[in-house]
Amino acid sequence: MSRYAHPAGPRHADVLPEEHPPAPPEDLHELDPRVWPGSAQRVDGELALGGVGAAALAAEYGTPLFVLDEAEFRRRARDYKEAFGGIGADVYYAGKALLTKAVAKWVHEEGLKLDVCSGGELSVALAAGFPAADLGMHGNNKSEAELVRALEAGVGRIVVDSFDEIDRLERLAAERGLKPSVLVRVTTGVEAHTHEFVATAHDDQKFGLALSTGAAERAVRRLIDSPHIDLVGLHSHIGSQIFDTAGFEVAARRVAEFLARIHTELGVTLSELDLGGGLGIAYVPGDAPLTPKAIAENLVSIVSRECRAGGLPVPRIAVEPGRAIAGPAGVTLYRVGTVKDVEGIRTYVSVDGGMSDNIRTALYGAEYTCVLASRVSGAEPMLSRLVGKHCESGDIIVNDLYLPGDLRPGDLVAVAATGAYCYSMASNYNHLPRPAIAAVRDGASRTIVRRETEEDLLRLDEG
Ligand SMILES: Cc1ncc(COP(=O)(O)O)c(C=O)c1O
Ligand SMILES: N[C@@H](CCCC[NH3+])C(=O)O
Repeated sequence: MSRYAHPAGPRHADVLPEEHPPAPPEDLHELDPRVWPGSAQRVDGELALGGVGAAALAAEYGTPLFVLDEAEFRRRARDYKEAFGGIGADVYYAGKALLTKAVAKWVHEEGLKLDVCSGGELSVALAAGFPAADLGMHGNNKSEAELVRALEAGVGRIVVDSFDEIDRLERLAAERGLKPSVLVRVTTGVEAHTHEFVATAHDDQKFGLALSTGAAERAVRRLIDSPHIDLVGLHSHIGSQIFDTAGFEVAARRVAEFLARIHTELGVTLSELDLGGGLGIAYVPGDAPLTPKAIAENLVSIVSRECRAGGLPVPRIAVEPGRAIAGPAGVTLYRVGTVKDVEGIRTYVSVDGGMSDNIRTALYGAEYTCVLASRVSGAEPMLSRLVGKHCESGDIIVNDLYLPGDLRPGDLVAVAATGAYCYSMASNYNHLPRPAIAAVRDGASRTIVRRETEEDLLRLDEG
């Protein structure tokens, strides 16, 4: 299962837990629909995405290449919009998962709002023409410049995360004669069942203001009294890549109870409740993600029940899915460079990217599914590890997998479900230029982000 395979904390490739190798799949070339985008298919043996063959994509754009299935992205956005919009809730796509101008346009066209969490993400959204009123702005340390940009652009919601930020925002709003709409990010003390690095609602971490210590209540009181800030609601996000509803339910109950308490004790009715993102996706066939519909019904019934019990109107709910929309729409194509058999152990297959385009395996012990993309082969399965070209032994993309035994340099391999938190967390480690992103749809492809060049890398170097 691809919840996170390894405990938190630094680890070295040599001490990766040596599990028994999983049994090889019956069909090494299968494209499991739980993991691959809807358009993925084999055409004469070759992987095609959005109707475009892997070899043609690699020839046109080079490798490594992020291929984004536009129809899959839009379908997922629409599924959220239908599930939550149908019950009067707002859906903010979390741009941190993947944000480009094209992506922002798709999000807007599908009727979603957009969550940004830095000045850079805000710039991309505004450059794409995204209506500022439909933006939500996050961040545990928004700079003065970022807050000014958000205020001047007219960002619809700012989610405040600290008392320092409240002071800063109040001053900046007062100076400009503005009154921004604000939500308070509340930490509910929920221990989400996910990797420690991506759980965000337990008390001992940097995000939000804790319910348990009274900090959240102090922030609410402070904001209610502010003439320059319009407190409209609360925000809670428990973490990411979550499969069970229990954590969402407890968090929803706790924030709804808090809303009710604010209503009775402070006489203020807050009208919005944002329950964040975090829904997991299938990275490997055994994963069983929740559907947007199931989670929507659950959350709304909990919030409605708590609010009715507290005698207050049900607030407008919002959610912020990122991974669940972008993740399964992306596939990374790599070119195999070397195939090295470490006798008696496994075969190391090195490709032309690695931890600079997918840090998630090294960072969280994330699991991925990978297939030979350029052809099919009748060769016996070979226990492999898909690794990158970085100067780092932990530069692993897929830890344990079976590939055909005749895999050779020049073959293309494809890694599924890389649409979220791969390009957006990419780096230039070892001065590797970041890959292009090509969008595919109905048999055609186009560049939505071009490949970096070495000139791009040198442009910032003043010598
Ligand atoms: C505040 C907030 N909202 C939304 C998200 C999106 O999460 P996910 O991509 O897991 O849906 C995150 C990331 O974890 C987040 O921190
Ligand atoms: N970047 C993480 C998730 C954290 C999301 C932001 N709070 C991942 O790849 O799973």
